[in-house]
Amino acid sequence: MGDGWELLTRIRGPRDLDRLSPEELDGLAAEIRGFLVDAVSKTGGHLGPNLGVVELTIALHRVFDSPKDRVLFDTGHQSYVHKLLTGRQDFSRLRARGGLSGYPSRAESEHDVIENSHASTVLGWADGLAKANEVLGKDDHVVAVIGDGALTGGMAWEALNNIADAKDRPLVIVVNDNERSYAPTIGGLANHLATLRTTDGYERFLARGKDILERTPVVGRPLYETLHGAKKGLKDFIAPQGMFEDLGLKYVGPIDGHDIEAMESALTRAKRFGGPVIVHCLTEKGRGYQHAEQDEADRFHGIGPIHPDTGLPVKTAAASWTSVFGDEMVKLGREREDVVAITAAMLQPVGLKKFAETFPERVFDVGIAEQHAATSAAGLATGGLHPVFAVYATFLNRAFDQVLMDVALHGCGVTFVLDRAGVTGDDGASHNGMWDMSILQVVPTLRMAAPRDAEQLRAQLREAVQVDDAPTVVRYSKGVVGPAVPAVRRVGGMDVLREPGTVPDGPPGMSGMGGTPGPDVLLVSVGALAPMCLEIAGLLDKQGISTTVVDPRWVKPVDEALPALAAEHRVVVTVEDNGRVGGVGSAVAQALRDAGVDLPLRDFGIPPRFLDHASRKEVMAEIGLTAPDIARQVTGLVAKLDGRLDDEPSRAAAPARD
Ligand SMILES: Cc1ncc(C[n+]2csc(CCOP(=O)(O)OP(=O)(O)O)c2C)c(N)n1
Ligand SMILES: CC(=O)[C@@H](O)[C@H](O)COP(=O)(O)O
Ligand SMILES: [Mg+2]
Repeated sequence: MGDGWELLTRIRGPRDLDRLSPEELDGLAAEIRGFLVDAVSKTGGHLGPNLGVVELTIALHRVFDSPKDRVLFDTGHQSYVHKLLTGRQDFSRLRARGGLSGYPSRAESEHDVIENSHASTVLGWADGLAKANEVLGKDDHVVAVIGDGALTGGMAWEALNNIADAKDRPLVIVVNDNERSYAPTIGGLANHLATLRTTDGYERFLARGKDILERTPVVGRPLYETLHGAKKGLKDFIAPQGMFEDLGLKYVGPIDGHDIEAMESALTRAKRFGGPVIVHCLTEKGRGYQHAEQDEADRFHGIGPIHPDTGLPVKTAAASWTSVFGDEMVKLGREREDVVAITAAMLQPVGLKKFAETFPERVFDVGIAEQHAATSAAGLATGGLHPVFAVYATFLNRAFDQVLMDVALHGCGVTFVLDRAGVTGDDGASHNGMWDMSILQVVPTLRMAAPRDAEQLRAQLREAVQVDDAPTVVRYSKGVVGPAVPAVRRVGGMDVLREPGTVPDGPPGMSGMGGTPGPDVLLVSVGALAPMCLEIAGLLDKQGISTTVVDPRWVKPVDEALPALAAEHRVVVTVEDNGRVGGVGSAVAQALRDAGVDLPLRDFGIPPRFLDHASRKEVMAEIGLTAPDIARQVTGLVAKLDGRLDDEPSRAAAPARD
């Protein structure tokens, strides 16, 4: 660890905090901020959220005794300070293979509990842990940190309903209120928190009143106890009735989340309360780093590597799938007045900023509420509009039932645009978009497209919004959009990208292997993997194996022309950036069976495993989704068919976790 972090290097675990004086604690907070800017500007990561929880996390670990007490974080992107205070201070490979995860990780530390980076789950975890403590008679504490954004998620309110019902079950909820998700948090809850924020006089009044009365002889203490006992009435008088107290939850706050002493005092009171209690703390996302503080978009919520002195990105981003979608949405919006857009608190990350600036009345930010987004889209469609819900693929998982039972069952024309589909890599297991083309396979009437390049994204988005009686899905990868991949010809709704080459020293169309007429392999290339599939075909050519590469464009339903095209070949291979289980390969195999086309088929995709964080390229290599790996497998298969090999080569080695 570099020098300059004299206090931080003394902290090897939470209990080392107990020995620091108030002045040293403030010094530690300053060192942590400097460390975060220095480290995260090199690696990229969630700089803004973590700059906002420095004092909060120090106070948490001074008041509670982790890991005996469970300190839980919602979403977990704001757990860097927690890691620094629990023995993990090498951030040189943050979010990189073999380095620290960007989220809590049980493999890293006994202080970490929730690895799932999907928002709004922490209160469910906390309720379960608190119930377990009660059943087992343990007096350990459970403290859950949830952001104001995550608090807009439905799961949080399902948990609060249960938590509020157990008046004697200790549980501390810290609401980290920085008034933002990425952008300012929306909705009635945000407005209510704002109301509470502006009544901080109550806490100051109480603190000052307690101080005066405790110094008043004889009558002072009893009077304070009476006033404190009448606190509810007092609070009503000073602060509007909080919905948390309406729910039956004790509310403490609002507290300055950057004042360690005030936070410790509030957390200590909450810890002693003996029932569910909310500590509402006010923080600033990006605090202490001016470029983050001045970032209107999202306070440096999630950044790539930057120049620390300017805050400017080290690399300028090339055209992304997201930007292609965003630009096309604006054009669509001009042509179709019925097209409206929905985001779940991620307007800019999903590319809807320009649409929102152009059509402010036709975009709806529902907060971190993907289930509500899907069902409200069914309402919008039924009301005569065509909603486009743009969301990261992994986050649609939680809205599966709404897609099935609200949108599809009612024949609603809703288009789901899934960004970050496929392996994303550095955000870890819960962020890979590897389940959408499996879970959505079972939704009757739903049509799903996977564009291979920018032109196909524009085309397939337009085809999708033409469908007004069923859900449509368009899914694409994270990051820079790939090169244009032209079609050679159209078969049904599919694009042939490459005709089988004439195999060296064999007659045209004759396979070099086994000498049977017709090309050897039909390679079904799904979405953005088209360049890799063309590379595979080139490698197979060198093995004397002739290959047709076809892009189905719409992967659900399987194109009616595919079985007949397959029947011209000896082997079918599918390649997708989605889970193998129940993916496109499975659907193609089923379509061939249904059409009576009995051919060997090998499906290549993501194995049903949780993939540890690493770069996308590293993860794809680990799971064997590379051109050389697949070409080797297919060569072995064809050789086996020709009797030149007893068995096919084994698939790639299993990555970290099953
Ligand atoms: C289900 C789900 N939807 C969207 C996201 C993307 N996301 C990550 S952090 C974040 C904002 C969280 O805001 P808040 O809870 O207030 O935490 P803060 O970043 O302000 O500390 C969002 C929308 C997610 N992680 N999970
Ligand atoms: C924590 C979270 O869910 C998001 O902030 C996530 O990190 C998004 O990552 P990208 O937008 O960089 O894909
Ligand atoms: Mg927030």
